[in-house]
Amino acid sequence: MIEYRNLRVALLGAGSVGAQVASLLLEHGDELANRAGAGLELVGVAVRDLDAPRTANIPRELLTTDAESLILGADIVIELMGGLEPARTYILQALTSGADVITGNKALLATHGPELFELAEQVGAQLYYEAAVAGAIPIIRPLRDSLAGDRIKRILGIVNGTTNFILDRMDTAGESLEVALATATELGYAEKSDPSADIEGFDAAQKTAILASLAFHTTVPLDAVYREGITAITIEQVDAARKAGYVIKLLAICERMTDADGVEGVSARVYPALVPRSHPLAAVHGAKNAVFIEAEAAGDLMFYGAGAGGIETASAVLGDLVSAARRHVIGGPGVAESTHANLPILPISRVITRYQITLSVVDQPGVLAAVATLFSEHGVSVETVTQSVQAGADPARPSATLVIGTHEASEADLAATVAALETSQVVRAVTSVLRVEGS
Ligand SMILES: NC(=O)C1=CN([C@@H]2O[C@H](COP(=O)(O)OP(=O)(O)OC[C@H]3O[C@@H](n4cnc5c(N)ncnc54)[C@H](O)[C@@H]3O)[C@@H](O)[C@H]2O)C=CC1
Ligand SMILES: N[C@@H](CC=O)C(=O)O
Ligand code: NA
Repeated sequence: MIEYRNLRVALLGAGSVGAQVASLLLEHGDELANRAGAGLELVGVAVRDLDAPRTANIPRELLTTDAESLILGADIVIELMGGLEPARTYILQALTSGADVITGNKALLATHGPELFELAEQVGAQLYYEAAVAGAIPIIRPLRDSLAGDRIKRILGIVNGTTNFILDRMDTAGESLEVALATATELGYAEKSDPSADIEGFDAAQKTAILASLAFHTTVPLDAVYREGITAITIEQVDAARKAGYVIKLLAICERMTDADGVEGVSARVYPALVPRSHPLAAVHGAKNAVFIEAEAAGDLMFYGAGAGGIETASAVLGDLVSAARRHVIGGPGVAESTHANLPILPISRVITRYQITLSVVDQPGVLAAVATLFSEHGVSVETVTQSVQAGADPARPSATLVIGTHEASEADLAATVAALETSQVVRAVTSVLRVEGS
């Protein structure tokens, strides 16, 4: 048995992920010590309630409600409490005391990341956060290290398990959003305190801010991420998408792009979009996550796996723990986050993509031409038109459904086109507007 120097590890929070981290660390400690080249001694677990039930057994003598004393005596602090405060204060205290910090807290990183990374750099400590995006899937380290020599063009990610589960159930089982959300909550995918974090796209937006900052070496603040959730998606849209060869996915999109005025910048956005069934992301079912990266030299890469779950996410945390311990053994300063590129963040109105618009129109001669004119007047080029005629209740006022696919157009031009369609005499209703991504 090799004798290693012991590193003191403090764990803050013993919920779904924290309890599994404690249990795996206690069970596999010797194995991890051999990999890290240092002993990993769990010196304490800060909890709110010493007697609360947990998903894994943690020896009672390790539990404490005094997080601050625990932090002060640690070489490595693992924060798995979630929320902004006191997590932010505890991480600042840990870094100030010289400890490396590991966290899965995407809300905190997306909101206060620059402050935390700046302090880590000042004191020569390291902040690890593999669990914060796409749970168990290695994505932070590949972007930060493996792809550091490449240029990322675009990331399309399914980074929220709850919404992917819901959209998948709507598509494959015809369930309503409400029924599928209840199952996702029961299965423990949805955020316990507030499922709107999932279905309104807040969780995905936090992860998008983190991914875009890393991919484009630029600080992308959370409020610069455009966000739409899935609450307006109807079963009719899901069915129509299937018939047209698409599937609707809530996508996290990080893109380096040049807008119509030639301004080069970064777009970070979250919305439900039509993805062709032939795209690898269309095959991501249930609560699974996947991150599809288009890089200049490496080409297309896809990272797939469990984006949520206690033990799955604990795997990412323990990977960070081994990395942190190795750095303690080897020594040297922490690596700073690279934000040197300092690119402007483009607003949603500057984004250029493709769209599919569904209209209910009056079925009479000249309607198609009138609709096509509205598109061209606003600079949006039509690629495909599909028409179907409905019998309707009133034979004197027949209706038709037009599904119009566009070439690439800017959000601003598309919005102006939709506004014009909504007031047109020949259009009864604009029933669906969806972006098309991944083709
Ligand atoms: N559960 C998942 O699948 C994933 C979670 N994460 C992130 O990991 C972190 C932890 O998530 P979960 O374990 O799911 O949350 P959880 O809600 O199950 O656990 C958090 C625990 O921290 C405790 N806690 C809160 N404030 C505390 C305080 N001041 N002092 C001591 N204990 C405190 C709570 O009592 C609770 O037991 C969050 O930041 C979450 O966003 C990231 C990826 C996936
Ligand atoms: N609620 C989140 C959990 C992981 O981050 C999700 O559904 O993906
Ligand atoms: Na991850």
